[in-house]
Amino acid sequence: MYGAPLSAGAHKIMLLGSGELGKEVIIEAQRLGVETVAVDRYANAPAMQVAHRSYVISMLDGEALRELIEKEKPDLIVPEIEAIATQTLVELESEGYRVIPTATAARLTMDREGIRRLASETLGLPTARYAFADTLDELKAAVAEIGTPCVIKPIMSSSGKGQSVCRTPDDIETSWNLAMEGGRAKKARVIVEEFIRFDSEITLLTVRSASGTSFCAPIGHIQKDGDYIESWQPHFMSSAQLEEAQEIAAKITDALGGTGLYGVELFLAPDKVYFSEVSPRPHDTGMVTMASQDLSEFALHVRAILGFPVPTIRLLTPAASYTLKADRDAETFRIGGLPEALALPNTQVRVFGKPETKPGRRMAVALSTGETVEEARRLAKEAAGNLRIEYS
Ligand SMILES: Nc1ncnc2c1ncn2[C@@H]1O[C@H](COP(=O)(O)OP(=O)(O)OP(=O)(O)O)[C@@H](O)[C@H]1O
Ligand SMILES: NCC(=O)N[C@@H]1O[C@H](COP(=O)([O-])[O-])[C@@H](O)[C@H]1O
Ligand SMILES: [Mg+2]
Repeated sequence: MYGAPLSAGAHKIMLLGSGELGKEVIIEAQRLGVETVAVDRYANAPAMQVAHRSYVISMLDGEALRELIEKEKPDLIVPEIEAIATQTLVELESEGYRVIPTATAARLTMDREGIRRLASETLGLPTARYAFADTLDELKAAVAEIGTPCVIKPIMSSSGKGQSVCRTPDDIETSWNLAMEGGRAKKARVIVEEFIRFDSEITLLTVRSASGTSFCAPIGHIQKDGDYIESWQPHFMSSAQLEEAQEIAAKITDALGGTGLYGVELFLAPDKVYFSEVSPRPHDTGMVTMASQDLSEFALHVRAILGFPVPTIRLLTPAASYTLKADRDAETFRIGGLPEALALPNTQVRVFGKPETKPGRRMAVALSTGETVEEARRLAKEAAGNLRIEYS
């Protein structure tokens, strides 16, 4: 039982990270009468525009984070990005605060090393071969060990930032420099991964709730430069492959524990299913569920973290999402083409409301349904193609 938002008895969540995914989480939380506080490193972030209150702080600054949490005393702390002072969350959890899904899950998934070692070394899940490096010389040795082509990523980054494919030893220095520029933390550590020649890749949304563990239908997606462009649901898989994928997702989410929705990223190769990484929160490729399912990934996350049951998840129709990205830095711009995009059948658009554009920054997404996945993909792509950013 919750009191009214903004009253003394309100149930309060604090979102750490306030992008497009958090905006939908806040909307779903408000639908259940929850008070919402949004936090990010810049003002007017998407989720801040719909939350009851917001704060701008560096979430990598443990002291600032603690001060804010002690001031607001949220019932639930809900990480929305990786780049957070997770050690502070671990301490706050031991003092009685609740972190979603758990502070340890946030800490392990914050850096690629924590989650990769858990998946591969502790749980024995199949992953690409990997090595870590702290300096250019160590990177040269790591690439020699893994072989080329390989993928080099800062251990703390997301949406492909600082990631590159190293095709020959001549690329190593360029990859190192890209990783140093693109990483979110000050740590100069990178992971080198064997390049997996997969047939397709999926996100398996996995919900841990009062009803136990449930899976959404697999979401297929296409990534460019390490960031997602297009996703669709359902993705066709053989029943043996789906079983393997669900087994991996159950193992990793059981190990991470807590309640909430996880996005388990998997590569589907002819011989096996590889674990790639996992988000302990809604996933960008899962935005398609706003069109495809009765309960979107955001509604599922909110239900689960509030301790409510998730008895069923229904896939209502094939659907697809296609992103609109900016190509330059700008503070004044307009997003146009909505009349054309929305003239298409079975199509919706989400404009995130980010205050600035940056090269590659995701600004909006088109969502379409269809009789088939192919039809939905065609419509979503056409709708996103109609959207445009006019810079001035
Ligand atoms: N070892 C690999 N072999 C082949 N492709 C890879 C490999 N690692 C990553 N990729 C490709 O790059 C994409 C992004 O990689 P990854 O998910 O590790 O980055 P990310 O920055 O965490 O992205 P996000 O935060 O959007 O999930 C993958 O979805 C896949 O398409
Ligand atoms: N792949 C992770 C992902 O999609 N995260 C989403 O992007 C936002 C950051 O966007 P920005 O970099 O444009 O500020 C995050 O806040 C989250 O909503
Ligand atoms: Mg990923």
